[in-house]
Amino acid sequence: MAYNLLLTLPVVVLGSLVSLAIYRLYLHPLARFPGPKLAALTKWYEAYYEIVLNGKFSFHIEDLHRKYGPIIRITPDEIHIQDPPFWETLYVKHNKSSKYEWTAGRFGNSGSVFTTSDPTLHKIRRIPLNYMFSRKAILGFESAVQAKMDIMTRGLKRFHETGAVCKISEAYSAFAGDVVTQYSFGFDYDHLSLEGFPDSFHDAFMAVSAFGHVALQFPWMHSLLNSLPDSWNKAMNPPLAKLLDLQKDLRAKIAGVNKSIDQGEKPPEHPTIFHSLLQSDLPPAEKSNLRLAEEAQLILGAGIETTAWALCQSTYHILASPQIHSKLKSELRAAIPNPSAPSAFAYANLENLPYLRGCIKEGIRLGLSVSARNPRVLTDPLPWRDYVIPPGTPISMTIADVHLNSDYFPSPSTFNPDRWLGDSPKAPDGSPLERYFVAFGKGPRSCLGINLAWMELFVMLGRVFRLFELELYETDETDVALAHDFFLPSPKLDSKGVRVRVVGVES
Ligand code: HEM
Repeated sequence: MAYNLLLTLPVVVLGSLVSLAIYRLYLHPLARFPGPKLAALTKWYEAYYEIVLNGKFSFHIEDLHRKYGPIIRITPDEIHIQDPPFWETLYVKHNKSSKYEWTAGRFGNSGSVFTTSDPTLHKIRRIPLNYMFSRKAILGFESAVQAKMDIMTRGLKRFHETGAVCKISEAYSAFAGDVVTQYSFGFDYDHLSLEGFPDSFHDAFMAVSAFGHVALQFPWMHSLLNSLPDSWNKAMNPPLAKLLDLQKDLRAKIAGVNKSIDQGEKPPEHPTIFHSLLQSDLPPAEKSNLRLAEEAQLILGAGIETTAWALCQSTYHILASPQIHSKLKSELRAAIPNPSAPSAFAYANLENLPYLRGCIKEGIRLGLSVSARNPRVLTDPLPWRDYVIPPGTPISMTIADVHLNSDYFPSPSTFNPDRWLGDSPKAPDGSPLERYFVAFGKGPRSCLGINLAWMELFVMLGRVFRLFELELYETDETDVALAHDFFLPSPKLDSKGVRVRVVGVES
């Protein structure tokens, strides 16, 4: 009996694998879509590029498009399209699409708005956050952002006095982290005040981001890690220590807000996201401590490195081009003749400066914001040229394919703020260039924090480039060029960040 089983089992397993292979290659609804056979056969194809080669599948997808054309099957059940004008169709016109459920476990916070697959549930979860991140609400927070900028200014002045090298990329992460934690939770870790900008959430979020490739292929990973004592996780992955401490602080904050609401206390003038969520019409299950903590972690993860990376891009490219640097300086000096005047660096003064805006947009464009593809699943068939993509298929596009396409952004790798000048800059196809600026996504799932991000970018770059003379220090293009797609873009792994010397302070 046991002997029979031993013989039968391998035959059954082999038979199932062969049947699955035949199904995926010849009978699957995506069988006629172009692409490599190995990608159609197994998800291990993707896993090899992401896990073994460390975040290289996006690069490989580009190679596949060059070989097979603009529509390809990249996994047994996913289609990837390279066609910038189609961005609006996929993300805006089909605005009731779902997110690909499989991607929800990437960061271990599947209850957040970003990872919610179902569009109805997403809407329910997002409504209570929308007002808090509206332009009006963000403008009301400007004084707190400016107070952080005062700290940044003092820090850079100290670098000028000492002549030491400043890792400004770390300062940007500290700034973005302090701002978004203060705004969302009513406290922050004041990383920016630490002498020499030594610390931020940068390493922690990049570690979570890189780990996402493993978690996608092995969805039980996060549950396993969560079941281990914190001390083990800290020992296995030291950058995560900060996140574990943050989670503890967030749980305490949620408990405190819950208690204050139960006791009928008046909410603070600036509510936290926990006040917004707990006092909303969300059903009780949506207000659980776990879901609130997952939402909180998402907001930090989404708000820190995206903003810091865009700041790094602009800073590097401005400093690498004497012509752009001097044009920006001239605009800032003309607009702010007296930088010591009260409100000299008010957001309202900075956000209408066209050249500064161009520098910021080019930084965001070249930074690619999210380097991973962004899949959607439709309930109806989706026509694309001669193809009809069956309902239920995850269909993805990638920001890099739009931002780095020379048909829409001529000389796409060049940092060229001039391309954004004029009343309504146009792409070569005659459409507004804005149509192809997809850094914040488009449609109902687009970036919640866009208003906060704009404010941070303008007040940081406006003040830094008006007040300080900076020079790059042992930093080149490879420190800001995409080398690994960890969902968040990463430069080469041995990059020391964007470093500068503060060679002058203007008044
Ligand atoms: C330059 C800075 C930023 C860039 C380029 C950026 C970009 C993006 C992108 C591409 C998405 C995904 C859109 C999609 O799935 O279609 C997104 C979503 C999101 N972003 Fe941002 N972001 C930035 C800053 C921020 C900030 C400061 C916050 C802070 C609150 C934030 C919070 C979020 C949230 C919560 C989502 C998920 C929205 C949802 O799924 O409903 N982002 N962002």
